[in-house]
Amino acid sequence: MAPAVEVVDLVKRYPKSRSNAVDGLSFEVAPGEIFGLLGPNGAGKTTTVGILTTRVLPTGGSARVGGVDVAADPVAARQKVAVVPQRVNLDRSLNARQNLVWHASYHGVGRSERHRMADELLARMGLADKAKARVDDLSGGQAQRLMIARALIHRPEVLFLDEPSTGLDPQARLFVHDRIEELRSDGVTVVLTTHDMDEAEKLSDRVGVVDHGRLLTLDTPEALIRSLPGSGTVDATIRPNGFDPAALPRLLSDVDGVERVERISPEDDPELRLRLYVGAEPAGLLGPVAQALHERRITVSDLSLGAPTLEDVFIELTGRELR
Ligand SMILES: Nc1ncnc2c1ncn2[C@@H]1O[C@H](COP(=O)(O)OP(=O)(O)OP(=O)(O)O)[C@@H](O)[C@H]1O
Repeated sequence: MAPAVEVVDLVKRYPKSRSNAVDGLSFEVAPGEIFGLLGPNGAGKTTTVGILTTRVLPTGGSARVGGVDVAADPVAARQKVAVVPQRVNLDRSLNARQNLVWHASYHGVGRSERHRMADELLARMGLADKAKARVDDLSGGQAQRLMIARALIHRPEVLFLDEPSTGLDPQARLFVHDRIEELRSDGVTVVLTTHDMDEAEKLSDRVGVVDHGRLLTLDTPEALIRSLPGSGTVDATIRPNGFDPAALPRLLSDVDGVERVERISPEDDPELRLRLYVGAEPAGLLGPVAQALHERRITVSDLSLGAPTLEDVFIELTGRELR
């Protein structure tokens, strides 16, 4: 089966810009897959999604959705995709249900089908009692759910979701996650851009991490986490008591089984939090780590075990520097 999304050597340079926003990006998304597109601010995610949804013209390379080249045949491509943007862009002159029906009609969905689909999607998104509500009277979570319903009404092959749970309360977030997971069984391909690593780890079959318009890595969240040096982590919160903080990573790396040490507290924080990536069973290292610190009269206020997460992978690949 052809990939649902196929990006080959994609390049985008905005006019007057000195560098490429997308710089030779290639990846594929399989039909029915939930794909997480991750990257720091300015990495080129929105530009890539913009190209795939025909809103941005590529400078070079190719991009296909559902087998259709987005630059060569944007009209056909638009029938294949739907976008749920981060900001509410519902039509405020229409009520909730009319927003769905109007969108379906724009995409050529037949009259009875669009009314049937509107009711079905309102129910599925927990909005059956909001059919006649004005857009301005919907909560942020309800508006978000209505935008997902609107995106699905013309039965797109690929759904692009931009930060789907930003600003949602925990219940709404779980609800939206459940609906996204349901799409997998409906065979809808989902491309999810998010800065929420828990969300990406939970929902994505595979994630691609981009930075500076290039793909840094692409794999399942589990494989990426496994690829981190060390199989677990030990977090240590300490007060150096005069011991040179710069010498701490070295001191702790010398403990048998510690593979890498990273400072996770900000530079100006008097309390130091260090994350130790360990190859051995992390629990077995608590004693030796505490001992090494104690011998240098370093106060330990907390020592805890943790498993690495997708966030650790992300930080390892893209660094801690603010963009
Ligand atoms: N319309 C535009 N004109 C000029 N430069 C742009 C335009 N849109 C984006 N850029 C630049 O292209 C680069 C990639 O931006 P893009 O918005 O694609 O990144 P992003 O990964 O989506 O970031 P974020 O996570 O902040 O949404 C950035 O350097 C940005 O400043």
